[in-house]
Amino acid sequence: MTAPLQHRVQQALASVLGRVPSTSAPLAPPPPGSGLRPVPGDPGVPLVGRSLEFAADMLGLARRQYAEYGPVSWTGAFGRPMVAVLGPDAIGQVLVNKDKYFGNADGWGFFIGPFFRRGVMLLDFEEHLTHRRILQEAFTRPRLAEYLEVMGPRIERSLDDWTTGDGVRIYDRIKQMTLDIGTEVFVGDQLGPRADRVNRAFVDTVHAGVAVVRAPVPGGSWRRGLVGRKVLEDYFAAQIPVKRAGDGRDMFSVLCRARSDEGETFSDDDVVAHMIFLLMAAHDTSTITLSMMCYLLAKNPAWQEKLREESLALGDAPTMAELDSLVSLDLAMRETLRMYAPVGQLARITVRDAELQGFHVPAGTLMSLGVHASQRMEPWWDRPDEFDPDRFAPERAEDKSHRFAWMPFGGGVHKCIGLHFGGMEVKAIMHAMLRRFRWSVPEDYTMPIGLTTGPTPADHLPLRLERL
Ligand code: HEM
Repeated sequence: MTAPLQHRVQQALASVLGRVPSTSAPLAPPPPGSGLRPVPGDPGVPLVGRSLEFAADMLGLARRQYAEYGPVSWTGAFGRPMVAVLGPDAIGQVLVNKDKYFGNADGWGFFIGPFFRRGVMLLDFEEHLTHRRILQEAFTRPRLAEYLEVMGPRIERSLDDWTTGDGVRIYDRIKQMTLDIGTEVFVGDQLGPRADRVNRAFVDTVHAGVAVVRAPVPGGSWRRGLVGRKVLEDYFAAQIPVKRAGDGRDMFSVLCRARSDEGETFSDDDVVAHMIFLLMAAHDTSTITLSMMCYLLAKNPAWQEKLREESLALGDAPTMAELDSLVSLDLAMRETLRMYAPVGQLARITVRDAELQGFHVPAGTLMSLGVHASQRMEPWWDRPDEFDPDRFAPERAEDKSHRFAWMPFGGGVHKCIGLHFGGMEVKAIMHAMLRRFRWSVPEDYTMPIGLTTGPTPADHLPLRLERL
C-alpha cells in the first residue's frame, strides 16, 4: 500500500522547497550590553517559509535545523518568524518558565485559538492555575477508577464489531473507538445519531487546527471548524442545567459540580470551553499512541507476543492496579510515546523580551518546542530511531539521562493533566486488542508519516488483522 497522493505531493514539494537556498540572518539584535547572542537561522523560501516542510517532515526539518544552528534557531513559517527550540536543555527551560517569559494563550492560540479558546492549555499564569485547580477534581484516582468502569465494557463492545482480514485501516477503527469512549465517559451521552452529529462537529473542529489555508473560505476546513465549534458549544450549553442538578459520574457532570479546595467553581461558559478542549486533548493523543503502538508491534512481532502473553495471563476487565502490573505493555507504551510523541510540537510565545540558553528572543516571537525530534536525539538516547522498549527498564533507564529527555506529556505548570487517564485508556484498549487479535504488516512496509497534532499514519495504517 502506498501513501495517499496528497501526502506524496506534499512530501515532494517539501523536499524541493527544502533545497531552495536561504541566506542566514540573525533574528533580532540583542539589547546592547546584555551579553546575549542573536538567534541564528534563515527565513526559508520567500512567502512560504518552511511551513510545508514543517507539516510534511517535522522530524527531518528539526534535524536539519539542529545540525546547522543548534538548539535555538529561527525560520519563516505560517507567515511569520518562528523559533525552533530543540533538545532537553532548551525545551526544559521554556517548560519550567522560571521567569515567566513564555505564554501559551497567544502561542497555542495562533494555531488553534478560534476552535479551542478558553481551554485550560490556552490560559496563562494566575488564571491558568485557578482553572487547573478546579479541573484537577475530575482527575483524582477514585474518579479515574470510575471512568475505567464505564470504559471497559465500551471497549469490549467496540471490539465485538471489528471485522478481520487484510488492509484493515486500524487508525480509523481506533479513532472511532476513542470517539465512542469520549461520548460515554466524558459526556455521559448514548451512542446514536445525535452523538454521530456531535462527533462529526468535533472531528471538523480538530482538523481545522491543522488547516493549511488558515481562513474561513467556503468549503475549507477552517470554516468547517468554526461551524463545528458552534455545534459543540450549543450541544454542551443545552445540557448544563441537567448536569448541574444530577449526580452523573461522567467527566461533564463532574466538571459542572467541581469545586477546588479554595471553593472556586466553573461558570457555564468555562464548563463548555473545558469540555471541548478536554475531548480534543484526550482523543487525538490516545488515537495516535495506539495506532503507532500497533505499527511498532506489527514490525516487532516478538514484542507483540510478549505483551500478548502478559495480557492473556491477566484476564478481562482489569482494574487500574492490574493494568499497572503489565510491565511489558508499560515499556512498549513509553517507547511508543518516545518515538512518536502524539503532541509532537508545543507552541509558546514570548510575552516579553526573553533570554533562552543565552540567546535573545524578542517579545511576541512564536516558538515551537520540538518534542518529537528531541526524543529522537543522541546523546540522550542510544540508537534513537530503533524500537527498544527495554531502554526504559530500571537497569538502563535512558529516560533518566536528563529531566526532560522523555517529555511526551510536556512539563512544568501545563504538564498534561490527563496523563494517568491517557495511560489507562491506552493500556485498557491495547490489553483488550492483544487478547482478541494478532496483527502484522508486510516485511517491506514502512508507514508514511502525516501530521495532525503529531506524527500520524498518513495511510491510516492498513494491517492484516486476525482473530486469535
Ligand atoms: C497519550 C496521551 C496524551 C499525551 C501524549 C498528551 C500530551 C500532552 C502534552 C504534551 C501537553 C502539554 C502541552 C503544552 O505544554 O503545551 C498536554 C496538556 C494537556 N492534556 Fe494531555 N496528553 C495525552 C492525553 C490526555 C488526556 C487523556 C487528557 C484528558 C482526559 C488530556 C488533557 C490535557 C490537558 C487538559 C492539558 C492542558 C494542561 C494545562 O495546560 O494545564 N491529555 N497533554
